[in-house]
Amino acid sequence: MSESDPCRLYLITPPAIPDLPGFAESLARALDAGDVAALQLRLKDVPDDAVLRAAEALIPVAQARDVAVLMNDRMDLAKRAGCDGVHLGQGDGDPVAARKLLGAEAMIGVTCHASRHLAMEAGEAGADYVAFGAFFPTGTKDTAHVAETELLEWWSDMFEIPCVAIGGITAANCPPLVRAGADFLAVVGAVWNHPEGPAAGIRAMNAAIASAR
Ligand SMILES: Cc1ncc(COP(=O)(O)OP(=O)(O)O)c(N)n1
Ligand SMILES: Cc1nc(C(=O)O)sc1CCOP(=O)(O)O
Ligand SMILES: [Mg+2]
Repeated sequence: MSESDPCRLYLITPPAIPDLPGFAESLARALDAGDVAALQLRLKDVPDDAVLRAAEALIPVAQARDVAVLMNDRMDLAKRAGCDGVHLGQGDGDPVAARKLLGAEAMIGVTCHASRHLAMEAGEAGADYVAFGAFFPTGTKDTAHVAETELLEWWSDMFEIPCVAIGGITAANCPPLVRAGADFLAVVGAVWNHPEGPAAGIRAMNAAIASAR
């Protein structure tokens, strides 16, 4: 991920994957439908062995298509599963410890809500990207913070570390985020809940990103 690249899509899995083989197939079709920079494995309230089984099935699908795979929350599982990196929330551990565990090449992202302070702190701790949100209401997660597009403008004017926008992002509402300087748009519902299926969701998001530039 590099700051000078155009805005790209960052796909996050649904919080539960009841049919892993079916989901792996659906993921493959979605990734074949258009550009995706990274995939985050974000399974919630699931035992570690189920997360590792999901990683084992999904990492080859993503990596075969040059899509980096990040584990949500857990640097230890990122290491055990052979992920390309980890996404850390504010309660998920220290980016410095993640770097030590996962190595210099690992991609480490940090949730910064709508806080300039948290983002600067994450940058100083060696984060490869900072994530701001939620930009819009979302049914995927209960969110306690609201981020504004000015935050993306400020961050991208001030710093070279890429920034990710997250929270309720769709093809319809994403153009201002792209124009404000988001390097990545992280989405769950816009893809997995798209009425015509995930591949159509990827196509719609990429078309909206391209037309916003
Ligand atoms: C790219 C990206 N940004 C933010 C989050 C949210 O992380 P966190 O605050 O730890 O919340 P959970 O995802 O763990 O519910 C994210 N996962 N990815
Ligand atoms: C996982 C997550 N984190 C958020 C934050 O604001 O930090 S919002 C969010 C949910 C993203 O899903 P959707 O694209 O369906 O809104
Ligand atoms: Mg987390």
